[in-house]
Amino acid sequence: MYGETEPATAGASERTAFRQAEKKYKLYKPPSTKGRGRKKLTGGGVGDLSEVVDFHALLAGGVELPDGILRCDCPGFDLPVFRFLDRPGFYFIPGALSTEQQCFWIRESLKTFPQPPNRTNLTALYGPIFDLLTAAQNQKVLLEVQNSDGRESNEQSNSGEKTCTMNFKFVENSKIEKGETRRSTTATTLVRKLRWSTLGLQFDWSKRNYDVSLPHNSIPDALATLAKKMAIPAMPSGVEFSPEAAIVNYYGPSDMLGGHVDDMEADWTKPIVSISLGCKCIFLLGGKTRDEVPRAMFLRSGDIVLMAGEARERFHGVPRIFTESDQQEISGLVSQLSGDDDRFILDYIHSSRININIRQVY
Ligand SMILES: O=C(O)CCC(=O)C(=O)O
Ligand SMILES: [Fe+2]
Repeated sequence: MYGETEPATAGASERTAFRQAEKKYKLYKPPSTKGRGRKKLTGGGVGDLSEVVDFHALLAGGVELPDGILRCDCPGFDLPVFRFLDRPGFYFIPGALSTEQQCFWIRESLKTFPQPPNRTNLTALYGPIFDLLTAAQNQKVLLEVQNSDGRESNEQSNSGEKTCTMNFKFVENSKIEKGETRRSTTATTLVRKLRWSTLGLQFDWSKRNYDVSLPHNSIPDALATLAKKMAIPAMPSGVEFSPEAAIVNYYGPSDMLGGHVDDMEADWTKPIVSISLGCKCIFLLGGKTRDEVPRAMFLRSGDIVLMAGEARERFHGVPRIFTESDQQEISGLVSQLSGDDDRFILDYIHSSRININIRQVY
C-alpha cells in the first residue's frame, strides 16, 4: 500500500496530476539558511484552499450542494452521509463521532493500541514496548540493558554472530548516570516517533501483506462495534462488516501520507472504515492512475470516510496536516481533555493527527 508504484522516472512521477496536487497542498521547507537555527515549515498552497471540499460547511441547512456532490439517504443509518457522483464507493460521514468518543479513541490509540502483541514502527528498533504512554506520562527513559550472559543487546557474540535480542526497559530519568554509554531515549520522544500500529491480523509492511502467523489479538470489541455501525452506508443490505485488522497512523506536523491504493484485502466490496482524530488535514482522492486530478477535502476530528468497491482502487493520500492553532479545529477536544490525567494527551494532540482505518481482510 504505502510502497508506492512510481512511474518509471522520477520526472514522470513529478508531472502526474496527483503529485501536482500533493505539491500544491503540502508544507514546504524553505531553502536552508545556514547557521540560522532550525528550518521552519511554512504553508505551501495555503493561499488557495478554495477547491478543497468542506463537507461540514455543506451540512448547514439551505446550502446548495456543489455539482457532483450528493447527500444520500442510507436506510438504517441516522447520520448525514455525502458522496461524489463520479467516485462510487466513497462515503463521507462528517462529525460521525462526538467529542467524548473522539477523546476515547485518541486515548486508546496512544495507550492500548501500541501494546504488544500489536506491532508499531518502534518494534523493529526496540523489541516489544509495554506501557509506552504511562512511561511518557511519568517521564521515564527507555534504556538498553544487559542480557543475562552479560552482553549488551545487539552485541557480537564470541562466535562472531550478531545477536538480535533487543533488551530495553523503562527507568527513572534520575537513574541515568552522567556519561552513560548505553542507548537511551525518553518515552516522550518515542511517543512522538510513533508512526503506525497494527491491530488484529498484523500487516507486514515488508511483504506488503498480512502475516497471519504473527501473534495478535482480535480487534477490540468497541472498535469492531463502531466500525460495523459506520460501515452500513457502504454495505449491501443485510450483510454485516466483519473487522479483522486495523492500521493506526500517527501524523506529526510535517508528516504526510503519499498517494497509494489499498488493495491487500481479498474482498473489495467491503469498505475500509477510516476515522480521523486530532488536527484537521487535507485528504486527496484521485483516480485509478496518478494522472487523474484528485478531489481535495478537509478531514476533521470525528469525521469518518468509507472506501469500498472501485473507490479502493483510487489513489489517495494526506498531503497536509494543519497544526497551526487557528486552523487545527480541535477546540472541542481541548476543552474535553482538560483534566490532569489528560495533560500529556492534550499536548500530543495539539500537534498531531491520528487515523484509525479498519479492514475486513477475508
Ligand atoms: O490518514 C488517513 O486519513 C488515510 C490513511 C490511509 O489511507 C491508509 O492508512 O491507508
Ligand atoms: Fe489508504
